[in-house]
Amino acid sequence: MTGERIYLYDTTLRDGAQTQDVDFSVTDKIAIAQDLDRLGVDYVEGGWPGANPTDDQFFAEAPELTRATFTAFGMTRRPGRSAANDPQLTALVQSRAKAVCMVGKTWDFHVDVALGIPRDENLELIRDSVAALHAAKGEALFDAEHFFDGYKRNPAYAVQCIRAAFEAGARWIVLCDTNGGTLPHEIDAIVRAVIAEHGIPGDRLGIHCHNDTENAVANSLAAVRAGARMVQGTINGLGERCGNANLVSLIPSLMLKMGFETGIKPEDLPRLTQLSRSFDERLNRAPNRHAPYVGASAFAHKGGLHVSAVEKDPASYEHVTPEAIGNRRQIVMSDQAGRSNIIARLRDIGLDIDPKDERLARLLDLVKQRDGDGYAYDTAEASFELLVRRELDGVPRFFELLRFHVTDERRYNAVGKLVVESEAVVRVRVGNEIRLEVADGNGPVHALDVAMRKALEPVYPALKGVSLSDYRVRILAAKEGTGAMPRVLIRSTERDGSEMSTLGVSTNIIEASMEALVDSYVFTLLKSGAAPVARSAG
Ligand SMILES: CC(=O)SCCNC(=O)CCNC(=O)[C@H](O)C(C)(C)COP(=O)(O)OP(=O)(O)OC[C@H]1O[C@@H](n2cnc3c(N)ncnc32)[C@H](O)[C@@H]1OP(=O)(O)O
Ligand SMILES: CC(=O)C(=O)O
Repeated sequence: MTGERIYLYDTTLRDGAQTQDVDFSVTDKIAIAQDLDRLGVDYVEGGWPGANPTDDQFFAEAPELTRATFTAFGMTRRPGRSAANDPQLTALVQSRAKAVCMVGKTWDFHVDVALGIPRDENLELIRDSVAALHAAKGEALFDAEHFFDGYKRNPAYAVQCIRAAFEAGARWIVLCDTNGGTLPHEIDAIVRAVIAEHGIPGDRLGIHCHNDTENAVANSLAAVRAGARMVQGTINGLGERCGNANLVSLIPSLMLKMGFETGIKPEDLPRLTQLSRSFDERLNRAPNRHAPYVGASAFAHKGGLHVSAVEKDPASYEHVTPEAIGNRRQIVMSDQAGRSNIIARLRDIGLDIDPKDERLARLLDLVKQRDGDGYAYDTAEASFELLVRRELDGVPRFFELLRFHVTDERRYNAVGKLVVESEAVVRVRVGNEIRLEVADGNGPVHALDVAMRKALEPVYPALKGVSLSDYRVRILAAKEGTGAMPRVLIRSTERDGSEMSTLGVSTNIIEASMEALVDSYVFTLLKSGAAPVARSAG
């Protein structure tokens, strides 16, 4: 464990903005910069002043960061212009950023083809631009674009380029694997050579990796092991093409495994899970449940052998504790489960059962048999709890769904506009009363949900606090085409933000949806402690 300091440089708002499908607003940028500052990253690269109106406005309204250095991005001066006379460099100087990072060419092929200027002239571009921004801002950084590809083809020229930036006063020379094609052993060898053979000290070297061979994180760690002391990356690995090194994976590896200090206090590391998920939320993306460290499945144990050992000591199947990064452990039920899974899940639910209770074996068989029928309980914890409770101690009969039907209509209205509507009719028994309700909806499931709520909410107001937040259909036997078996997973959200998932399986997608809906109503009523309306005899 080294205790040495690694500097974290976030480029989510610049390279992350180069992700296909991502378009930050100024409001997004302000909120993300503040989140990163609170976490404790050292540099927040805000974007490119002068490149687009969003970045111009963002730099004009730059948030006051308390810990991070707010940094602007740009490129070295254009050929044929002096640094003082280049509008792009002027925008960097005039921006409210405290530091400036400039990208410059270090691969001879790019100088020849992309810039089309003599190689010596490119050295002048780098030298002048870094010197000018160093003088104007106090801190200039140099992103050595394509450094690894350049070094592999023409090491002498690539090193001349970074030396020009170094001698002109760049605080950090950031070695970029721009095309993302370099592998960890090459990064290791080249970074070591830059330090040992070419005399650029590691505490002036950064690394910026792209993920085109899915090695961006491994490459960044390799560079750090070889001596680089600054790491660039983005939240959740956003970035051009396949993305950048994911800081959310890098940070815990650097701090928890390699023993480095960063600007993030160890007690703030548990913010990481929330930061990663709220970032996805902001981008309207479903968080990757399999993301290392922070994904919902990162500490979800499914295999029976795993759960058996985790119950004895979680370290048996966990490389770090979930709490260290603000995540949590989950025990999952499925056909891969053993008795240990069932016991652990029952304990989570609040049902203490003697491990020798013979009902456990029955329950396990039932779960496996239902899994074979398509009921994947590993993502539908509320339906699983209802199944268990029905088997063990019963679930109150809050209502009885007697029948339903749905009609869909597609027509052109009087002004020739296409209208698609659904109408649902439900007949439900609550106590002794039969309630018949009709409702329209923008689709059949919506119409059914509205009709069921019309029937149930007057008697069970607790249902008003829950709304449907996600609806997914998965075809279980695709080869049967439209005759295949769909599984419907419904996620519902309560007023306090907590969520529950229920599922239904049937060859009829509406029936599968209704099964999942009914489970969500029953589960809500069970959790709310609602008293079932009794049915009197006679
Ligand atoms: C590796 C990276 O990710 S670097 C960051 C890449 N990010 C972006 O490009 C996003 C923001 N970019 C933009 O908004 C625009 O490209 C701008 C405003 C910067 C420039 O736009 P334009 O002036 O229309 O130029 P355009 O983008 O077409 O081409 C880039 C020009 O810069 C030149 N150039 C490229 N890199 C450098 C450099 N390091 N130093 C100097 N000039 C450079 C190119 O040769 C090209 O010049 P040319 O027009 O004479 O052929
Ligand atoms: C600077 C940068 O984003 C790159 O070279 O990939």
